[in-house]
Amino acid sequence: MDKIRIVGGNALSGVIPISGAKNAALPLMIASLLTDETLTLENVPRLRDVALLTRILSNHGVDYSLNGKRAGEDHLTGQTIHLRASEIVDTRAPYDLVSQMRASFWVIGPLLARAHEAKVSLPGGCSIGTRPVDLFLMGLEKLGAKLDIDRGYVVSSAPGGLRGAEIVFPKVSVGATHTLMMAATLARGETVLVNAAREPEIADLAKCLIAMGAKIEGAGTGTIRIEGVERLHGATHRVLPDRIETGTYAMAVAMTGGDLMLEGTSPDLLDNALDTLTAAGAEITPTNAGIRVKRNGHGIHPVDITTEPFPGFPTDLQAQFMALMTRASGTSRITETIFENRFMHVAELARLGARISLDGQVATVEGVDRLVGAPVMATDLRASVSLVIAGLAAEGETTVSRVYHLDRGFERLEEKLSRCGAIIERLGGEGAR
Ligand SMILES: CC(=O)N[C@H]1[C@@H](OP(=O)(O)OP(=O)(O)OC[C@H]2O[C@@H](n3ccc(=O)[nH]c3=O)[C@H](O)[C@@H]2O)O[C@H](CO)[C@@H](O)[C@@H]1O
Ligand SMILES: C=C(OP(=O)(O)O)C(=O)O
Repeated sequence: MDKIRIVGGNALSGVIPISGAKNAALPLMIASLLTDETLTLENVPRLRDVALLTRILSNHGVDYSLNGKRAGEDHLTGQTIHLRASEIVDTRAPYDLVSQMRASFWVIGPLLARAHEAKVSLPGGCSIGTRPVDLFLMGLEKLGAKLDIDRGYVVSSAPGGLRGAEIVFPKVSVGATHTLMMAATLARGETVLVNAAREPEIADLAKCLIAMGAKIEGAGTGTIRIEGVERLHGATHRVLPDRIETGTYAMAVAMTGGDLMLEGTSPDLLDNALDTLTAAGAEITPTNAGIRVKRNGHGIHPVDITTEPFPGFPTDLQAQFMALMTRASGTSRITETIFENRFMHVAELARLGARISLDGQVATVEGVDRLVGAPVMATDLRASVSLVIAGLAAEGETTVSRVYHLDRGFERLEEKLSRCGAIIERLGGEGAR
């Protein structure tokens, strides 16, 4: 199994091209199930989750092809994928595939909308929390689907097709918003999603669905209105930049010191997190090319954060921010409100010398003068990258095992960082044991 070896202590300096967003690419690829014409997605990151989703979609009958980069584009990011579901050949999504990636459950919306039936394995719990699907089921029932849970599968049908309805979410859910928005595009009549998620990836999916002929208003706000249409057609869409990757590299340079240009991304995708980083002592300058992040000379200030749905501080940056706070000149409190078990990096950061205490959903981080490299283990996607960030700032060698978690969501991480002065390499085979 691969490991990542880091020798810490170098400041980061240079340009990092930001990839297309994993959390937009996945629902966008799933949207290909809604039409028999070709959906072309540009700037799709090369990630394990994307590869897995192509397998899941081909099971349903989606033919796909990958194009290389256009001349002149940086080879560190993106690919173009053409997806065509001329016919839905299988409406089942089996356990062995859905259990590997939660977002694959979202196929239930488009399958019900287009094929009027779906049998999709429950995604189950995962390391960051229990993650139930009650909001999806409530919404699909409102759209007229009949649902049954049978031996771990959600068995659903809507023989006469879905029909529009008002769906009020008692809690904000990104996945339920994506799924019901997709389902509603082909339902009869109007659907209104109230207390919808406002993440930029929702607006990006809506933009693509509109290009495919859907009638959607309000995506990116708490109320989304969808007027169902008879059919959708093909389109070409470019995946928006990954705000979590952007925030991760911004925190890395805030941690190591130095000067990074995060190319091709935009500050509006992350304003709360950037304000927090500024408060922590980073200098942030939006430019035409992207976002420049610097920290030279002065130390890292402690800042308290609470994770919240967009536009609040994202849970997907909580672990990385905690890594940064381990070196702050004082004590900070980090409150996780989205997932009940998203603190597994705490024990691993402690191996590097971090001082963190946990009380329920609150971590108290007492900044230390130095971290010292050690072997650590990745436990989930964002926890893994928090260990990389800490390793970059630690003295000596850190090895991160179980890096397959990282490959779910960070495109060519070692290449991007080593181009900017980090000593980081992947050890495979013998070296990784
Ligand atoms: C692929 C993708 O885009 N993943 C993101 C998505 O995950 P995901 O869409 O799974 O996260 P949700 O927004 O649905 O989850 C938010 C909260 O709602 C709860 N919930 C959700 C659905 C439901 O039916 N019932 C229920 O109780 C969850 O357990 C969690 O506590 O948004 C999360 C929150 O920003 C991010 O951390 C993930 O990176
Ligand atoms: C939690 C994440 O992804 P997923 O919802 O696919 O588990 C993430 O991207 O940080």
